[in-house]
Amino acid sequence: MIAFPVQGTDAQLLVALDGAVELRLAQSDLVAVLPKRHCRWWRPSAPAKAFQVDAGDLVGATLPGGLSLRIWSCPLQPADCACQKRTRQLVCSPLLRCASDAAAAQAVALLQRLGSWRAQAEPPRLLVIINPRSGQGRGKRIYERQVAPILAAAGLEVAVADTLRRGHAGELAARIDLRACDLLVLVGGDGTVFDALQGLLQRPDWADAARLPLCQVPGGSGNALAANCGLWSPVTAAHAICKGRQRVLDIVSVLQPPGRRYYAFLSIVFGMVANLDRGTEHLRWLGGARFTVGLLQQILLRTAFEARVAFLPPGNAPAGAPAPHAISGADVALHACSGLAVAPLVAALPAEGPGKGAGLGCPPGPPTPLLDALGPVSRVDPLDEASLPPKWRTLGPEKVALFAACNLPWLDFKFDLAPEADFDTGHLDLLYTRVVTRREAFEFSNHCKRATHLKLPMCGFEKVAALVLEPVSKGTWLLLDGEEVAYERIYAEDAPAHPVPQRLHNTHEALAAASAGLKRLAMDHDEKTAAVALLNRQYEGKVTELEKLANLEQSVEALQKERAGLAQSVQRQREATKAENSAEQQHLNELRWKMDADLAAATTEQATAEQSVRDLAIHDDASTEIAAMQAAAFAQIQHSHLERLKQVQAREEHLRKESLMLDDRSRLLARREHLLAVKEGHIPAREALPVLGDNLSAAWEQGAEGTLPQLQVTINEMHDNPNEMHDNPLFGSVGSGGVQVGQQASRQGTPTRAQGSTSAMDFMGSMFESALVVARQSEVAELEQSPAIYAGNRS
Ligand SMILES: Nc1ncnc2c1ncn2[C@@H]1O[C@H](COP(=O)(O)OP(=O)(O)OP(=O)(O)O)[C@@H](O)[C@H]1O
Repeated sequence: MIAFPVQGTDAQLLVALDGAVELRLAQSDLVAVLPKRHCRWWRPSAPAKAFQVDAGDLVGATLPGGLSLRIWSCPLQPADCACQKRTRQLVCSPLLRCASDAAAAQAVALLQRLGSWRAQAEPPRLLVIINPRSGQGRGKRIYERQVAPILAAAGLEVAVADTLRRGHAGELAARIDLRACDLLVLVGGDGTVFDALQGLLQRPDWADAARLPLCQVPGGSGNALAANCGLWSPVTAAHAICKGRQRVLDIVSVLQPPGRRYYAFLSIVFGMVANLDRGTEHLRWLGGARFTVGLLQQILLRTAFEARVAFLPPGNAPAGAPAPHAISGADVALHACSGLAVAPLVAALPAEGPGKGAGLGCPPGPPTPLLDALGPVSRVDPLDEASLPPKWRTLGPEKVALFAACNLPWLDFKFDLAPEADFDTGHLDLLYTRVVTRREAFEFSNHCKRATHLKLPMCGFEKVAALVLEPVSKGTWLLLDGEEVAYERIYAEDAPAHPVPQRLHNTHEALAAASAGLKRLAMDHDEKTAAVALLNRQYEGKVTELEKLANLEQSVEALQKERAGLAQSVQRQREATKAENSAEQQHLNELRWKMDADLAAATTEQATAEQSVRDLAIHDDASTEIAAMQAAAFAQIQHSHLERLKQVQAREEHLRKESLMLDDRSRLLARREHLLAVKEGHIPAREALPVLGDNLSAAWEQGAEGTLPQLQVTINEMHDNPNEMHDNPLFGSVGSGGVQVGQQASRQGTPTRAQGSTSAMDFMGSMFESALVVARQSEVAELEQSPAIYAGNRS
């Protein structure tokens, strides 16, 4: 990609080698990108408003004011149906604001170069001839409104001339400076083209003039050349002019001896077709519709016309005649697919020697070898094959309704009369019909719309390289390209076209070639750069390898040393391992021997154990008897043990009882000792009271009435210390005992001190004394009854 920085701004234009263009217009909010296939620009602030233009539609750019740039394109209009002829419409972009004048100029130049056929540095120069009388007289307005803006946007250099009279276009063409004109544009009908063609090919330098490309902008009634080029509208034609695509076109040399010579690009018609064209001149205001009216008129009239016709089929050209130029596949594809970007190139045979045709007494011009072969005019009779050279044929005196020898298929935008004709076939398509009924005529007309009329039986069809036509009937015209010529015999020969001249090569092809060259250069450069880079890499790789080799050598030495050390180490290890192995082997042998001995011992032991097992099995019955005996002994022992246990338990019971008896005796002994202590006065009366209290009841129960007086003594002593009596908590029980003693004494009439006492205390004291006495006596009696025990305790 080549970048063209724009001065003073950050805008830049980028042109890719393959024709892609990226246009960045900085400082504005617009960016335009033109890749190879299409041009696109948008506003980042409003991305929804995006525009896109196909590179094939782009025609150029203009600077309407200041730094504002406008891009022009001619996109194809969508077709409502497949049969609709698609035209182009002029579309311009929004204003794109450039950062500077330089950026604007550069952008415009870039876009114009991309959009038009401006392969060369200098802009193409155009001569535009406008016929103001063509069609409905709108040629001038068509050019100014629809064509001029596009040519201006494409940056083409244009010179404009209007025709002033009939044949004026030819006069202008005859004066064209071929070195100052790159393209002849004819705004008008086929008559204008015919006029210009005559002017070009009647020039002395007709050979150079024949190489001047021309383009018809449809401004007339029929516009057959534009129709055959697919230029269905003035804008479409203007777009084709900008793109500059060309095709070569056969030119028919038409001789009318003596002295007249014409050049036709379209057709030679006679009869019905001539009448519907020429006979509707008064309907010119209808435009192309006048031909429809004329056709209806001719069908209704059913006029028959007589003519004498001789022709030479193609392929029978004499030796030495140039072969027809073959149609290239690209051209066919272009014509068939787009059909909209074709501008014809008028080419003729090269100017070798003086122009032929002189033999027929006509002005010099492109050679006509087939006609020259006819010989003197006086000898030729179109109805007499004998007067004609070999291979010439005649059509006979048959009357025909339609007669047309067509060099191109379309006679106007609607009438495809010769569907098999083409630009550079080197022959004419001759069609003729016998006189038909009106119904057949309508049928023929309908078939013509579908281009299937050639199959109709009424239609005769021949391909002719040369033709002699001698009109016989009156009431019709002889027309060349719709222009009337003298109603006389004509000699016509299709002059095969030559390839496109080198100086007028197609711009796109030139661009493509240049791009391809640049690409090749870039590729070469890239390849060389890649090769250098590869060499550098290889060199670096070699250096690296050398360094690696050096390192490897050092490594090898170190490795060898290490290897030697390792070998010694391995040897030592091997010897050590060998010694270890022998020791280990010795150890293993010992182990094995030991294991063998152990095994033998284990075997012996096992045999012994087996023998023991066998012995044990033998003594098993004796063991059972022993166990029974042991069980019996155990039962006996258990029985004796139980007996012993019973004895022990009885002894324990006896001992427990003895212990209880000892406890009782101890208690009795303690009580006796206490009583003795009390009696002997070692213990105060009040400390003896608890014991006395316990004994009072027992004494009373024994009924020892004799002790009452002694008890009375004690109570009297206690009476002397009444405070102690009242403080003693056992006084109550003593008292109750005393009460019972007193009550019993009272009942028995025993005189007690209590009888004389008036207080209860006195009475109870008396009772207590009595009880104490009784208890003492009881004790004494007890002592006397068990002298052994007391004696034992005392001892
Ligand atoms: N200024 C003019 N005044 C009168 N006639 C002119 C003038 N310029 C050209 N002519 C003639 O006008 C005739 C008609 O022109 P042209 O053929 O271009 O238009 P057309 O007949 O409407 O279209 P078509 O031939 O395609 O049907 C031509 O014969 C031409 O010579």
